[in-house]
Amino acid sequence: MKTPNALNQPVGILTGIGAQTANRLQKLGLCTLQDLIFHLPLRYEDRTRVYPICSLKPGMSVLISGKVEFTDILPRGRKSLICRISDGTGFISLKFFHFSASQHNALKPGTSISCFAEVRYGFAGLEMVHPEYKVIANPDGCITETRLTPVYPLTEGLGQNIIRKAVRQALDLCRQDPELLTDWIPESILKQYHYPSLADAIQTLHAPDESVSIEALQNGSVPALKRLAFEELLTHFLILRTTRNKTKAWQAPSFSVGAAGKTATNHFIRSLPFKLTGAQQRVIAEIEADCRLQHPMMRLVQGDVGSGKTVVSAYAALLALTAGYQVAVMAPTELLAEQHKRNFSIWFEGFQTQVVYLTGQLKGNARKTVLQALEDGTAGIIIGTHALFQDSVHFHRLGLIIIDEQHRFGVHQRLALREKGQQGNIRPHQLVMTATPIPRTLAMLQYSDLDISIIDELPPGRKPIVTSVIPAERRADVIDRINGWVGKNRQVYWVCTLIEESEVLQCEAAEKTAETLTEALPNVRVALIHGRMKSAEKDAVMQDFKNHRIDLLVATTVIEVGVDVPNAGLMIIENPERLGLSQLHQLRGRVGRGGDDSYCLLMYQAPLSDTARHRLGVLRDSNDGFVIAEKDLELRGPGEVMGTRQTGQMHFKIADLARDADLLDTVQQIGDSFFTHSPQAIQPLCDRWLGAPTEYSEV
Ligand SMILES: Nc1ncnc2c1ncn2[C@@H]1O[C@H](COP(=O)(O)OP(=O)(O)OP(=O)(O)O)[C@@H](O)[C@H]1O
Repeated sequence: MKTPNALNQPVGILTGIGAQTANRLQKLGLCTLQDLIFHLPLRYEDRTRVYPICSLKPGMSVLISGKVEFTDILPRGRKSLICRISDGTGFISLKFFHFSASQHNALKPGTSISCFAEVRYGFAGLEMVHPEYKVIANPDGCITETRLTPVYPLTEGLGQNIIRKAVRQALDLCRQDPELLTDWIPESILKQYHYPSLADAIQTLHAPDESVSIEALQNGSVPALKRLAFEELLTHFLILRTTRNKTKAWQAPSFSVGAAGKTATNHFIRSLPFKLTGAQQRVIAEIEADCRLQHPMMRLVQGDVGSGKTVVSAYAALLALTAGYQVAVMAPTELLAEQHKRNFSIWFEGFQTQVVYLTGQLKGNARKTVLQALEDGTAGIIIGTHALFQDSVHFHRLGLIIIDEQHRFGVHQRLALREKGQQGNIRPHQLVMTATPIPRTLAMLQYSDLDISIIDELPPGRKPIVTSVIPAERRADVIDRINGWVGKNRQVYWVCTLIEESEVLQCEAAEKTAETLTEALPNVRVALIHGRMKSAEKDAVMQDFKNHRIDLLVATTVIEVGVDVPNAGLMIIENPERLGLSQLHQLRGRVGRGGDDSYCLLMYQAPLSDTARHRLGVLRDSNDGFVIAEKDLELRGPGEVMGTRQTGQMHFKIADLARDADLLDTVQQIGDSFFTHSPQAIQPLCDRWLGAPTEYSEV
């Protein structure tokens, strides 16, 4: 069986794995011996010692041994076999809901048994329900294990013993031939970080010896686990960096601004109703420098809410247009796409180009016209949602792709998009805009294929949003406050976040709230916007709100990203305790967009847990998206920071970004040096962690 690729052999070659078991293993993604080796235990059971019954507490999973004192069948309700055992220090009941006559016989008084199960509180004190048990010669004859017992993730029809046996065989193979598990992490690094070798790490995690505590294994602090998480994160970093490096070898149109272009960009800047901030100018210069080169720009612009990213992206679009290329602007929601369409149409009014709009909703002739204008080049800018991905969309000369709110699209879509608009060897530039500040360490991993620009300055005159945390019992006061606010000619958002998981229920809740608010506020013009409305309806409502024909807009979280109405200065968010901090910060960023005072009321449903109170306090005390994102990472983990609804997020086999965030700095440092010192390791690492061949390796 020994070949250099022995670990790539199918699991079916192992003793005890027939076709049916192999199929079941496949359901868990376990096709080869290598898959088995990297299929780590979910948790561990301690059968290495026998616990005295007097030391047991509910929740412990332990091994005990003792003598049966009595056995009985309880006839009440569902029949159950109850058996009380004692070890001289105390007693505990064993409960079986399904049992056979022979089982009843075997557990007769005086019999010595050992059993393993979780301890819980029952009707008559501590009990074990359906424990694993063995009849033994005497209470001292209980055989303990020498190592902690691994418990693996399973699927239907697959028992722990089968998988344990299969893993053991694969491990034996590795022990016999240590070269099978090539360690791609250089020894100097293992030494520096006190990491075990790959083979040792794998052995420790499947079969921990007595030097490893069950606690360290469960909380992930054991060096063996850290080492594997490190290798996995490093691989993701390397693959994205490889993609970036490859991009640098591709060709892209150069948008060098000639004399005519300079006139156009000057005209664009002069016609804006404001002066660009220093940060905007700096980022624009970075984009301009990228686009002058002849390989594709891959740049991420991160900026806090309201920092003015849209105009920066419009400037980039102008560079493409003046060089004779088309621009695609992709937004995550129709609402945002519509808003961009309005802004771009205004900004590019005098520029002799057509700005068109494409979403999934656009059908029939209207759609045909848009597609035609794109194909023949009459349309210079197309704005839309995912619909821009479709095969039916053909560009005349696509030179730049702008993606707004990147995290909603995910890494895979980002890579796929790079193929779009490819003409021969020439590929378009890509500019990615995100308003979700991501802690530096996470950004480095998630976006290591991109160069990053940060707009770290708000337009002048912005005042911090005053945020208060108040209980829902003060609803009447809040409604009063709306009256006063509207009396001052300002506008208000009321955001219903009640049922995040269900869009239908969320919309219903918003409808109800709109009804009650309309009744309670007869002099206020109330309107409703939610995700299930038709695009034209939403557009009309947003236009009315923007033009101040509506005073109070009741909304679901659909307004979370991008919506820009500077006169709206008061926002009420219902049930803020249900959302992540970064999402709340995004929502709150809909106010405070002009120079006037603005307020956000976080109206929670009491009682509030300590953590929830702490989280809302963070939001009350800070207006800085980067600070909030760091806290969110600390308190809720990276999924929340980057948005739970994101698609195509990085999935890890072993690493956990919250638990292993401390590794990320090292991953970046070492990752960068890998390209010079260990380039031969990159492909095998990708094969190991991402499966071979990877989609990345072909990019
Ligand atoms: N330099 C500036 N001076 C004054 N106002 C500006 C400036 N830049 C942009 N604005 C205005 O600030 C508001 C916010 O800009 P924009 O919508 O581009 O922000 P954003 O960064 O995309 O925010 P969000 O991520 O919250 O959507 C807009 O009304 C825009 O016209």
